[in-house]
Amino acid sequence: MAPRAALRSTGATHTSACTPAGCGPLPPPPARAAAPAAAPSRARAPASASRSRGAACSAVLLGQLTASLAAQPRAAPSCSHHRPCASASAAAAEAGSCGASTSSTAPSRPLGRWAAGGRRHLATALAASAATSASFSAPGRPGGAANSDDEDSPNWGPGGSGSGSGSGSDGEGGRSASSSVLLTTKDEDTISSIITGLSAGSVSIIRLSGTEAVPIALKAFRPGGRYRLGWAPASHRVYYGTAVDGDEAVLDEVLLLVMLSPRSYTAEDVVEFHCHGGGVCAARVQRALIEAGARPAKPGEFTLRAFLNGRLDLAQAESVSELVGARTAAAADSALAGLRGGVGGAVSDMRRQCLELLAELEARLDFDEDLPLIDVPALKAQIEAIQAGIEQALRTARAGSLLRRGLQVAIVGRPNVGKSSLLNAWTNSERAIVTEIAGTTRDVLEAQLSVGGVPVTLLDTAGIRDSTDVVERIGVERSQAAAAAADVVIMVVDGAEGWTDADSEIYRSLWGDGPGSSGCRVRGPALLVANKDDLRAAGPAGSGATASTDEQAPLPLPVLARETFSATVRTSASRRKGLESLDTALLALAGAPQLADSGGVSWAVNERQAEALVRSHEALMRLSESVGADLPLDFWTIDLRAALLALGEVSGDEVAEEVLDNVFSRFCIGK
Ligand SMILES: Nc1nc2c(ncn2[C@@H]2O[C@H](COP(=O)(O)OP(=O)(O)OP(=O)(O)O)[C@@H](O)[C@H]2O)c(=O)[nH]1
Ligand SMILES: [Mg+2]
Repeated sequence: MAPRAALRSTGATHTSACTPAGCGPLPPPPARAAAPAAAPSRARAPASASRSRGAACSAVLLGQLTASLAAQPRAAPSCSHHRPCASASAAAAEAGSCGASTSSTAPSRPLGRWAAGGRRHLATALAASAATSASFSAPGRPGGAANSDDEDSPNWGPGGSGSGSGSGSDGEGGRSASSSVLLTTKDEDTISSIITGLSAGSVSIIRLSGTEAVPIALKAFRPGGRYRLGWAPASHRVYYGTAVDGDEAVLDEVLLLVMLSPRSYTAEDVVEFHCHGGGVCAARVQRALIEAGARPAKPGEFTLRAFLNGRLDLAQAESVSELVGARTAAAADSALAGLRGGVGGAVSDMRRQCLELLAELEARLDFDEDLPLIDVPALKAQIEAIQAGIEQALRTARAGSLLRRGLQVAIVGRPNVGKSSLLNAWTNSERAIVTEIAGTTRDVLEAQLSVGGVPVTLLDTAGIRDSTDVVERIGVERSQAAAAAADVVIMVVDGAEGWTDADSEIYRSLWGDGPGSSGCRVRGPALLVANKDDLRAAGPAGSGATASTDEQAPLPLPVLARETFSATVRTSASRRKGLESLDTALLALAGAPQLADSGGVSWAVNERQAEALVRSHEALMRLSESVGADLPLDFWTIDLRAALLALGEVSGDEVAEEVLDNVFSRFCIGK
């Protein structure tokens, strides 16, 4: 397998050629257009005039994107990278992505080989790059073979080097502290981590990855049954035995699973200890492995190695993190589609088209007389087709953001209108206390639910009113703060009584003279819920009138309120009526109406990917303008290379070290 990435200098525009069979280096560009620095100055008047149009178009795209993403500034509730997280569900994903199985018929092979090759070379390059703020590009560059000596020396016996000092100091000269998160690790390190978290469960798994994974594992594993001295584990088989420390004290009964390179998640030799759950056994075995020479893995380091070894592209690696952090089935489906190549596949198709165009243009730079003239209309059509693909990918950004981050929704209103009842009905739970006493809820109370696949955190709040009760007053302040911070505010009124003066008071305390006014504290959009709809047309007690079934009947509202609430939904929390309308209204308000119908999307780009896609769209826009203005071919290739570079950032074929640090440092330890 070709290594994923090799070194390039930040800002360089070398690209790699992607074919259906895989990615390889692009033939060196003709000298005339080899690098932007060698190209003519871009400060020509006609070009700059036309470029402003492109910038304007892209600004619209970017503006739409930013607006939709900015609507949800809340941090994703994925696990902190300082804490191990349970990732049992990710095992299936990993198996899917690496093709690992525990088949007892899997061929074993000499241990310690490096079919992936090039990782050591890469890390050396990484260390060398530290002072120059390097970035990566061009999978498959010749340095990938630098590891071939390993092929002939499967030195994995217990006398192995141990390698795990983990000092991480190599090549750090000149590197800032912030950029030393992951990539300054010593390449020879064999890393180890508990990958199932420390919470209660029947099984805890510890994973080792690296050239010394097997010898280190064998220092801490004693096979049971008929296996005796000189025993060596085969790849993709499971062995029963005991884990021991350096004094041969038994730490746990375990299963050992060996997955030799390249048929493993990281494409390195991987060994897993399956211990008893609960944390204590796993912690003791992990300590024994560290003493035997492993280094504790950093957040995301297993997946980083999978990426560097070409097992996953960067978009797939990000999907792994999203899958582990998914809070709804739709979010998991979306991440899974990304892991199975959704984003990366679409982008590599666009890159392939760009590369074909670039080859055409550069051939003409060198052999102009021998080749037919460029078919400009066909070229423009090709550019537009690539742009259309980018726009389509960008349209998934909003849904992706919703699925990943979810929505925080505050329910506010005066006491006794049924806020807590609504939360209970919507979440199908008895989470909140409900009584007929006004002022029952005193504090902000949270409950989770999935609305059309979007993870929603509902906040029930204390009824807002003037009170002399100190506790209630604090509760009211918290209600207002919750409304101010929420992504969406749902104001509940008594649908039988209609809008009252007390509701106007609450409105003024939250929205002032309306959204955007100086007194407005609410930043998100708002819905109005007219609850107790079952009582609406019942009329005065004893009148004999029956409840209206017209959920659409408008609720008379003051003008300001009409302008503030994007929809009014009639509900009866006690009868669990109107909740589907509430789902639909919330999703429409959040900007993902399609989620209400489909229950999810196949894959979606994240913010980082969307930003790179916008840049590549802008570059293609400039290319169209260069073509339209009949500028020299050199200009065209510069723009095309810029588009390629940005597309390469999505897949990780062209990516700065800082970006990798940023992406992988958000992972959990053990992932
Ligand atoms: N008929 C009818 N009664 C309802 C409905 N929803 C809530 N109630 C009743 O209204 C009363 C107040 O309900 P809560 O859910 O506690 O109201 P709240 O807005 O949370 O009140 P506070 O916590 O005091 O702010 C209870 O007696 C509920 O049973 C409804 O849809 N129809
Ligand atoms: Mg309540």
